[in-house]
Amino acid sequence: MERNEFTLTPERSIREAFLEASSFLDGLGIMEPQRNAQLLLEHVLGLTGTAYYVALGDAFPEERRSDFEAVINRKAEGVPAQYIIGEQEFYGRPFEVTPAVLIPRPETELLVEAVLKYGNQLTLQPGEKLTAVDIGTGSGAIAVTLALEAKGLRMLASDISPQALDVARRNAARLGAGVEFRQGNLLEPFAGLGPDMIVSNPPYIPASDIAGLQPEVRDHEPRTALDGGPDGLYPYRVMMDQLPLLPAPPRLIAFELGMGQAQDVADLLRAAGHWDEIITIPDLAGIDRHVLGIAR
Ligand SMILES: C[S@@+](CC[C@H](N)C(=O)[O-])C[C@H]1O[C@@H](n2cnc3c(N)ncnc32)[C@H](O)[C@@H]1O
Repeated sequence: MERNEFTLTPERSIREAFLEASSFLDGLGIMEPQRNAQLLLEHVLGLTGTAYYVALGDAFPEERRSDFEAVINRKAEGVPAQYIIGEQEFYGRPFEVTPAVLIPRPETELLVEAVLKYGNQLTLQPGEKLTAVDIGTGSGAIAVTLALEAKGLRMLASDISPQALDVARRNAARLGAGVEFRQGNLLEPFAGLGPDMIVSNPPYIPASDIAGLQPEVRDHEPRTALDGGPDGLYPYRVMMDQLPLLPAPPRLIAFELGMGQAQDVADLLRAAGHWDEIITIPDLAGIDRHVLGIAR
């Protein structure tokens, strides 16, 4: 069935434009229609924060009409607003996102916090500089944030996808973060390096669950960022198997994972036998989301 296109009624106020767009998206069953309509309206009008609310009673500018209609029609196709706008905030900083990268999620900020906290507890020899690697960096959100938050850290990051690495490189340059990027399969690009810390939010959705994901995720975010093999644990197993590529195992390893995977990932870390302490950290919804291995 043909879907109606969104067309804004002439001579509307900004508030009326918001109401028309959100009810159009709502009628199509788009999730969070009001939040999406506001985000896209702010983007098209170049308004942020209180400026948007102050402008609500103003006339909708005619010269922005076709841009607004176009973004609402893209949203109506289920495209995540972050890809339409081209940006997602992470740890208080704006990251460019394209359909080549996963949209960074708020729970991943907790992974960064955990790495900063436990990384700070690692003992350093005088003059020693810690080295960290972020495996499967996507937009570069984790690596760029760690590089900016932990002064003196040597930060490297990898991805299998050259297109994702292009986005990550642009984010590092734009935000002034010193990150060395390498392309390749999980730990392979770091053979011989010997990092003190490994952090990774790898693809962890079991392949057979992908069809049941929300369409916004399933149809628009990159499959390479989602598919973790038959049980979702494939990348963690491969990383454990690849540890002998490094001169020594890292003193801190920190993984993000999916719902119900914490026990299995903790067991994988325990079986590797390199870390005295295995810590599981829940996200804000109470789901065990991060597993860390620490060698004291
Ligand atoms: C879940 S996304 C995480 C992206 C980013 N680190 C974040 O937290 O927003 C997983 C990333 O791993 C990358 N990836 C998938 N398989 C990989 C592999 N075998 N080696 C390296 N990176 C891989 C994907 O391209 C994707 O960018």
